[in-house]
Amino acid sequence: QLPDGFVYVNDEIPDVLVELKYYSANNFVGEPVDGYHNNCLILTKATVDALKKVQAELKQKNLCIKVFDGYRPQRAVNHFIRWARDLKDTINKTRFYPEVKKRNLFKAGYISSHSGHSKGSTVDLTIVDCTTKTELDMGSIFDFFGERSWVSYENISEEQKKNRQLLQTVMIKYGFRNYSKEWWHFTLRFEPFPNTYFDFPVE
Ligand SMILES: C[C@@H](N)C(=O)N[C@H](C)C(=O)O
Ligand SMILES: [Zn+2]
Repeated sequence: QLPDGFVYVNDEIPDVLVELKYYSANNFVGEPVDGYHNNCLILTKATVDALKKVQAELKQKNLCIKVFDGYRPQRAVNHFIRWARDLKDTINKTRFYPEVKKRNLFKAGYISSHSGHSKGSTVDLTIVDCTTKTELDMGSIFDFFGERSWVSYENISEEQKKNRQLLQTVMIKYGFRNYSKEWWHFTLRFEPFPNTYFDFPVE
């Protein structure tokens, strides 16, 4: 039973691909994150209504959305905070934050101690080919914390710029605002719970 206003995204848009990175160990922490008990994407209904339009437009080009994170319980954010305090654990530094000191990841804006994700209307996503499920090349992996992930980063190929631009354009068209430091991160404008950080588990 989800709080009023929240839905399971695949009940509403069955063909959205979901790979919640924090449900697995394939993330910057290197282990499953607290509060993720299932690979099921939860968002506010208002957000899903907007995403439905994004998906419909992309499907005209045989493209689909693939989501890496949506609603994120506060206990997951607390796990990130605990992980960040352990400065000796740099197991995934090379892959996810080679140029930023671990102690600066929050200060630099790559992780929040109170995240928009916990309000249920923020989503991390990319675009895939509907047939092959291959991700479009966006010029950096999801959760690469560094300038290469900035929306306006110049030193990537024309193809990568075009793919980023497609994602930015379609998301903004249907009511989202982007985040300049992470090409994959979008928040619904006029989100329904702008002041509430939820903490129910993802299950
Ligand atoms: C951790 C990363 N995926 C993310 O979501 N960063 C933003 C800034 C956040 O924590 O809200
Ligand atoms: Zn995000």
